[in-house]
Amino acid sequence: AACTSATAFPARTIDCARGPAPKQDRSIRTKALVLRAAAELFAARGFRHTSVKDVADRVEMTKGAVYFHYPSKESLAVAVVEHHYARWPELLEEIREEGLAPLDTAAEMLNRAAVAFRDDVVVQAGARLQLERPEIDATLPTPYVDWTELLTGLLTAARDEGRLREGVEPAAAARSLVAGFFGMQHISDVLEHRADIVERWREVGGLMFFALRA
Ligand SMILES: CCC[C@@H]1OCC(CO)=C1C(=O)O
Repeated sequence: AACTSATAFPARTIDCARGPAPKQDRSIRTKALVLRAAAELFAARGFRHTSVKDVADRVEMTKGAVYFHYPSKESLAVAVVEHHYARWPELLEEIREEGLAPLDTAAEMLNRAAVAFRDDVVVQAGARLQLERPEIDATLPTPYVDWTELLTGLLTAARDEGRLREGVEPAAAARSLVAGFFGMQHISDVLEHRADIVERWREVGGLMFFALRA
């Protein structure tokens, strides 16, 4: 019987008996493989020293096949950075299910972000590409602002519950957390390729949340 796949975008009618149209799903899978290969190369070598040919070779495709999915190296960089930022709302949804108090939700978000910066090559590549913005002729998402907004919301909720230290202003505290995390992950990356980022965040984040809690 024909039915509409609830997970596909754009929604399409597929024959549930036969399953999704293999061609489209193959294309989605190929696009994801190309993106991951680009992230691995951008994270390791940076934007300038990565070519579309390098990406194509890594997934054993022709340059033309890569260009079918991503028309330029810049569009690959934009996609990697967009996928970097897409991680955080997903993470917030996961953590919200734990029903933690707002300040603990904020702390857990950043603790899990530290793990993602250590383990997730798309997150690592997005961070490196943001540093290389001046060399990338494309409109990349503005860095830091989404985290600042997310943390401001959580710290405002904490203040309204009387769980934020007296006199702490939520937006200013959110900017401080973002600055602290950004600097910490950069130092860990430069000195240890982020191998010690979880321990370093335990130090920096531990002190900051000690200062923030009522
Ligand atoms: C959570 C701190 C901010 C975060 O750290 C690295 C980085 C990459 O640009 C970030 C961002 O743009 O939000």
